[in-house]
Amino acid sequence: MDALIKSIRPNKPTDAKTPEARPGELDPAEFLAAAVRADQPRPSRAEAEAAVRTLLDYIGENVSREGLLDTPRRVVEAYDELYQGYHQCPAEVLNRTFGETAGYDDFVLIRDIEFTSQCEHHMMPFYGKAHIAYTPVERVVGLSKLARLTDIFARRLQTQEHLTAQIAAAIDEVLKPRGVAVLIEAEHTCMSVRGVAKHGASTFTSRFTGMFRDNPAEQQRFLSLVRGPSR
Ligand SMILES: Nc1nc2c(ncn2[C@@H]2O[C@H](COP(=O)(O)OP(=O)(O)OP(=O)(O)O)[C@@H](O)[C@H]2O)c(=O)[nH]1
Ligand SMILES: [Zn+2]
Repeated sequence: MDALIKSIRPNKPTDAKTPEARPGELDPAEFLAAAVRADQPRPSRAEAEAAVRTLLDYIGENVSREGLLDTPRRVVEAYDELYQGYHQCPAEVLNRTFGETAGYDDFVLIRDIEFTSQCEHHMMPFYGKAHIAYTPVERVVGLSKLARLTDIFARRLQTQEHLTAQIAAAIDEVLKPRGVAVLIEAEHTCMSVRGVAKHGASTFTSRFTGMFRDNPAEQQRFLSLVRGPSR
């Protein structure tokens, strides 16, 4: 685990995978560790605030007017919050498991995990719900940890596809369950408040591994529970 935590790097283009990565799969060293690069100096807070002032200048604002004096500080603090996932380790939240399951052998589904993430193309929010199921082998993980895992990945720059794949891959890699199913539905503000400006358009992404990938009936049961009568 230490080696994983040390091999820290943010999302990389798929053609830049380490040799250990299986073709077409995510590299565990990328998605199981915190993502801040320890080996690369980061700008200071003062430099980050100066960058915000530059952007305010760029849009034509008067950075010295009273209403904007504290804005660079607030923006950097907001960034600290929105991007805290770079400093958190996904593998750690899944490490605490419980063995007393009375032989439970069906999948566990958590539906409607709300999240907000930031798209990596425009740095604008996309938000929605994640639905996660996994079929445990002997040990189960605390339910809240799947929501925490979602937040860690969501609090980084993302595409929805990458977010979906990372959540599934982390559960698969750490818990080694019989299968994982992840469905995410989200609205992208870069598509609703700018650009093509289509309010209300939803994007759905899914990832199935193990029994969910191999058994269409299980996949269907997951999807019908997600779309169940209470929705
Ligand atoms: N596949 C995928 N695309 C995304 C996601 N978030 C934003 N995008 C899209 O990323 C694309 C970036 O396209 P570009 O043509 O490079 O950028 P752009 O000129 O700002 O595009 P427009 O949004 O069409 O104005 C846009 O089509 C966005 O809708 C995501 O999570 N997944
Ligand atoms: Zn975008």
